[in-house]
Amino acid sequence: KKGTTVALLPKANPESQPATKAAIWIHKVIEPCYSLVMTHIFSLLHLCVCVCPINGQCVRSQHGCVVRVCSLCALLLWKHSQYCFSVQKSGGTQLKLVMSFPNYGQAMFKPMKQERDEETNSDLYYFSDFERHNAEIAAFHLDRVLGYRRIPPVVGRLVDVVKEIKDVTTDRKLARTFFTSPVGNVCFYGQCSYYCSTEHAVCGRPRDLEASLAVMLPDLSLAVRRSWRSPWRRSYSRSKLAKWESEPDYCSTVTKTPPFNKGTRLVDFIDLVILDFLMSNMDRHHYETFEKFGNNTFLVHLDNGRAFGRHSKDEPSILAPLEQCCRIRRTTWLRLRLLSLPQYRLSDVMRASLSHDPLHSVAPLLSEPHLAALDRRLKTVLETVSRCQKRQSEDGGDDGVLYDDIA
Ligand SMILES: Nc1ncnc2c1ncn2[C@@H]1O[C@H](COP(=O)(O)OP(=O)(O)OP(=O)(O)O)[C@@H](O)[C@H]1O
Ligand SMILES: [Mn+2]
Repeated sequence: KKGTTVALLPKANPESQPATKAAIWIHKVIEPCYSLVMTHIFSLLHLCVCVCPINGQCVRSQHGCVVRVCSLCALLLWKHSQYCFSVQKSGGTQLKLVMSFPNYGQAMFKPMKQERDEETNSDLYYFSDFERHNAEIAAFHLDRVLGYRRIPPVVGRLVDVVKEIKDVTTDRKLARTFFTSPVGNVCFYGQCSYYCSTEHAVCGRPRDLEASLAVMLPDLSLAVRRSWRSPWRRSYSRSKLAKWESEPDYCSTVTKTPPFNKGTRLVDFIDLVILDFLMSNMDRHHYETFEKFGNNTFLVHLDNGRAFGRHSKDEPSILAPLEQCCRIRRTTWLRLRLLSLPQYRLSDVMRASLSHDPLHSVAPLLSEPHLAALDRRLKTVLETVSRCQKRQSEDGGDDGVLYDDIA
């Protein structure tokens, strides 16, 4: 930086006295000041790209981002607004925003698109289903109740779409999609590949909009995540069957293939399958892990917006991995059995847990039929495990169903 500074300043003429004086002056006064100014400009630029992820904690980035610097950055960015600013989240198929808060926190925002008691049209394929804000919230609670804790915290909020989005967004494309509906509600639709049009706009009442806010994981530049394709991924086609739907011995092929041939990957995946079956999420095409921990690590259960779409119907195919592999963690199995007892009934525990969410005061996050479906599906999971155990004991084998993670 110093070199650049010198090059930018006029060269002094050593023969002329005034020029020498000027050179000295430049050398002693201007240059250090200039360098200082430049250094500050550089650090300002740096600090504005530094990442301050969660809990107001500034994480040191490769560029040497420190707390002091980040506070300054925050000050610059939020000086004009006591609220947060939001931009559209790139990637994914439906509208979602990333909101930034004055305490450096960031959250992924998904708006309410469906009433709680509305059931997804059964003629709609899972891949064109809406994402539901209450599904994101309920999934977080369910994941916790099951003892997994693999979904980043999600909370419900009533958001003022004008004050907290339109007025403070730095995303011009998003701002351009705001309009007032014929009955005076403020609506917007953003830009995305599904449901981002005037016909599918999300609207406040007149400005208040229910939404889910999920804590953003640290930026990928700080904590790289790997996305893995699910071996039991659906075909995402209206006519084609996936391999797992037609190959009878599909599980043994999977368990011979890395990373499913070692460690806890299979039982981790089965945990996720059970979560998905309970909330009827058919859209688990991928799952993620933190790269740093290699293959021997937990799974991050992101993207649960298409869960809790239908309560009157269960989807047995979601349980195919459990059915085909007959393997489950002992701790998961014990937890499921506990949650089937009358005093710890899953629906009751979930109702109690969800009542702590701020949106509960607007309406319960899951309607009663959805809570009842949880109990019914839990019974199916336990019956599936029992069937596996019965089959194995008839075959004369040891109990290979339970993966012992207690000893
Ligand atoms: N809490 C989070 N923190 C950081 N990144 C996240 C978080 N939740 C989701 N993501 C990332 O954001 C991307 C899009 O989010 P999400 O999967 O919810 O959108 P989507 O529209 O459902 O995607 P798709 O339609 O492809 O299923 C995902 O690739 C995921 O890696
Ligand atoms: Mn999705």
